[in-house]
Amino acid sequence: MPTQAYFKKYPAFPSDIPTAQLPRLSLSKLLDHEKDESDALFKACRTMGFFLLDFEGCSEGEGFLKKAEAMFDLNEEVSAVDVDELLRYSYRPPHSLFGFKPIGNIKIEDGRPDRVQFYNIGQDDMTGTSKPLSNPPCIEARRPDIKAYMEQAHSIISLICSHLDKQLHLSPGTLISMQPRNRPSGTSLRMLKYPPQPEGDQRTSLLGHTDIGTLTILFNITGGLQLLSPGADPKDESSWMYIQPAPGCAIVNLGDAMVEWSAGILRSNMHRVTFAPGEQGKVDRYSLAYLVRAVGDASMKRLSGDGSLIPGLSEGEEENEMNAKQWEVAKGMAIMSGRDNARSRGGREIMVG
Ligand SMILES: O=C(O)CCC(=O)C(=O)O
Ligand SMILES: [Fe+2]
Repeated sequence: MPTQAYFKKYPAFPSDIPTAQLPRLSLSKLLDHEKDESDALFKACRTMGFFLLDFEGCSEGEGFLKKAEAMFDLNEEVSAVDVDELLRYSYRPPHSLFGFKPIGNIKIEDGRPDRVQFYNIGQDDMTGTSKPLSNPPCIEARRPDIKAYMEQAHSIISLICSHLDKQLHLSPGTLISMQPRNRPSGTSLRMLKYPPQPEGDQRTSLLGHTDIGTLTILFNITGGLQLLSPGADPKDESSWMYIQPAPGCAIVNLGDAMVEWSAGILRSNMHRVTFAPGEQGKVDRYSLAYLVRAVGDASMKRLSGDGSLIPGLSEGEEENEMNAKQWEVAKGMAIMSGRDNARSRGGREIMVG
């Protein structure tokens, strides 16, 4: 996550627990369009659907880390606001994706209440794509900084998409054209807070899930985020591996929309948040997720044809005729009613020739 200075504010991640080893890609090499880095990015997006993105070593990256730190400071301010006050700005999915979610209103695997609160700040709200929403004064006061963060985060998403277009043999600009920054979407900057859990009563804080959108840029300082090993059963506790946050890096992951558009070549992996390991479990945990959603009227059809590596429909497969907004609402309702059991998706082999 941000810089060493922010890591120093918290106890260290224990050195003796197993962690998921994620590929570490460099923003600077991706900006330079280095072929090996681009190939490594594609591999990570097909196998784990998760990678670390290292922002150190170039001015764009260092600038983004500074902006991320300002967003962490804002997260602390938002979390300090009285819950009764935050409840005036309630998050009501699947129709309204912006605002505050208090602790305990979503169930975890075993039916008990979750242990996370968050506030979703809408991109359209900050950039003027929609009418301004009302937010707590500490957010209102920082509109220019939040907008600047979103603009740079979106340009990083655009860079990742340009590599994926090339790797999938899509025309340049295809993937980002379905998630532009200046047309209405459910894209948000989510500020999450997880209070320490009582000893002897620890549980999953945020239920295992895949992200519904396209791509997520996630900053963590303390541990707690876990990935399900590819192919494993979510009920098998030993298949969940901690990710160790790394200074200077964000965790990037793909959501289900990328799997849909690529007919399963790209991968969205199950993840969850549990209590932070060791001494880190005794302090508040903050994280920051830029969750990109497709523009509401984007088609969810697979991007096959015109020489792309994405296969057309085979027997028994059906075209997704919904637009992104309809698809997200249908998915959200299926998840909430238990009709869509969360599972990792994608990772289909590429057939050449
Ligand atoms: O807090 C985290 O580290 C992860 C949050 C997450 O997965 C999400 O908001 O979708
Ligand atoms: Fe997530």
